[in-house]
Amino acid sequence: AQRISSQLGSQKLHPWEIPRRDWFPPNFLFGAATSAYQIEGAWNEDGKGPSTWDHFCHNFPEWIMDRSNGDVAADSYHMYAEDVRLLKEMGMDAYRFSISWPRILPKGTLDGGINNKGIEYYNKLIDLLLENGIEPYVTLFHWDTPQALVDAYGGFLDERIIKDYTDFAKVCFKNFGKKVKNWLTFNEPETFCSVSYGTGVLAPGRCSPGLSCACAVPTGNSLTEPYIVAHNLLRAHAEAVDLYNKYHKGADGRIGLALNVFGRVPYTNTFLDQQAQERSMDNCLGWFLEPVVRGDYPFSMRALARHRVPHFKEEEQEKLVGSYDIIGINYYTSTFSKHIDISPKYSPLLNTDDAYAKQKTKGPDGNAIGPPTGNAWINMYPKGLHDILMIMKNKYGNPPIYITENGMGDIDNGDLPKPDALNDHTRLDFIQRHLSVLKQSIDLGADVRGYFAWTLLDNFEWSSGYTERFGLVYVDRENGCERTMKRSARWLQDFNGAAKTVPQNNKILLTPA
Ligand SMILES: OC[C@@H]1[C@@H](O)[C@H](O)[C@@H](O)c2nnnn21
Repeated sequence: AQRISSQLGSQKLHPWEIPRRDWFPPNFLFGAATSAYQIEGAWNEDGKGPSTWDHFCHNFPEWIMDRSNGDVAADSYHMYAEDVRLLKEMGMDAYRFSISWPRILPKGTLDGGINNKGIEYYNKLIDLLLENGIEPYVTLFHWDTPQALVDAYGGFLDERIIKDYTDFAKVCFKNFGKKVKNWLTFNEPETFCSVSYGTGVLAPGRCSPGLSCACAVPTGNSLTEPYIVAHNLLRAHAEAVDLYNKYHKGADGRIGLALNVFGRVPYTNTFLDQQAQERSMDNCLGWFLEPVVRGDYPFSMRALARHRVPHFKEEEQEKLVGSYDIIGINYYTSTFSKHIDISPKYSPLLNTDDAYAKQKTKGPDGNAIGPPTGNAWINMYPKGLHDILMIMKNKYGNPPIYITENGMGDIDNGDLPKPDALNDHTRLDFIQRHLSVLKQSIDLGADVRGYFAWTLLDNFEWSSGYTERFGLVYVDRENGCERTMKRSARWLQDFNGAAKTVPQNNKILLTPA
């Protein structure tokens, strides 16, 4: 793969390469994203029930890098007004956040009772956003399943979750649907299925017994449970969208889901690695996008995982097809995909192994696909975003897209001085290069309508705890979660404050340094 040197990130962009607000249409949305468990804290306050993440962190602290948890997180449950003020100060048009299911339904079910304090919290947040001219984009599920449903019937492993999720969605649509016009049913279903039930790194932390990587709850099955959970999740998505479209959408409501997409590049330009790249895209993006576009899983997935991939009923397929007005794309990085032959010598252990492709950060020349950025799995490769957007345009009908996450994490094992953290030049370079590629992709016809940086605030980074800072805003958890805008936030403030004249259709290309 041709990697132009300027993507190596070592070169800061030339002045004429730095994105300007007028590269994008006046109505293009710039925002920041967060999720409930990662920022709210108040884990058991005002009637909130425990989520699987409360349970996971409290019972398996050894599976979190710094043995931390989201009990306090960034304390946004109490400091949300500060968060809105910061969004306003940055000139953000929109804010993507998620609703904690067990804060609304502490027992997970409708007949378990609605927690009105939870409803009150989100109404206060939404009202304050709207008062400040900031559009709420709400994710219904960002991985924090009510623990009560896991205790009762295994959560997403059981199809009873479909009704309970749809009931939760109904409560949210009824209470917030007149003010919230943009909904995402699920955040990153692929990550949730593969990493919570495959490798078991995320709550509830299930995997097959005896896996070399091990996990907190080795009583699962990394080859079958991810597909079972995916099937229940997709049917829950379809039911919630059907409900929304029938009773809550009105004239201007929109709903969709946010998909994590790794860019995939053939390891070598041989046909075997090109096929490996396509199988890898099916295994990650196609797994959830094809069901909502055409009503079934990718052919390659069925061909390779066969009996482990469940079948939809016809009436389920009818609800699934076209069950989105918008698609969220969460893009961070790409890998090289290297072919693996089907042979007695190789047997998949994880659902992701069903792609028969090895995902590699380094190419055959030994060079990484892009420069490291800080945390382990993000090498900067902006071209991967372009490639994905062209696939969305040319293969999946060019749906309205929002980049619902894009960003990188600074490592902080308690040894990152605050001034260094505030001078987040790597994040600034990362964001600028991805905005530049976004501009190129839009000029080539991709229907992208907004960009949300991940993330507004330094927060609880799942199994990495607080050892990775992804925020535009620094959070000092040793000092009352005091918020301080970093360099990247200041740049976005200037960027957003600039004139929004009609964009020129010029090609802004990253010239090799
Ligand atoms: O790891 C950084 C972020 C997480 O903090 C988000 O919760 C998750 O949606 C995600 N997907 N890819 N990268 N991310």
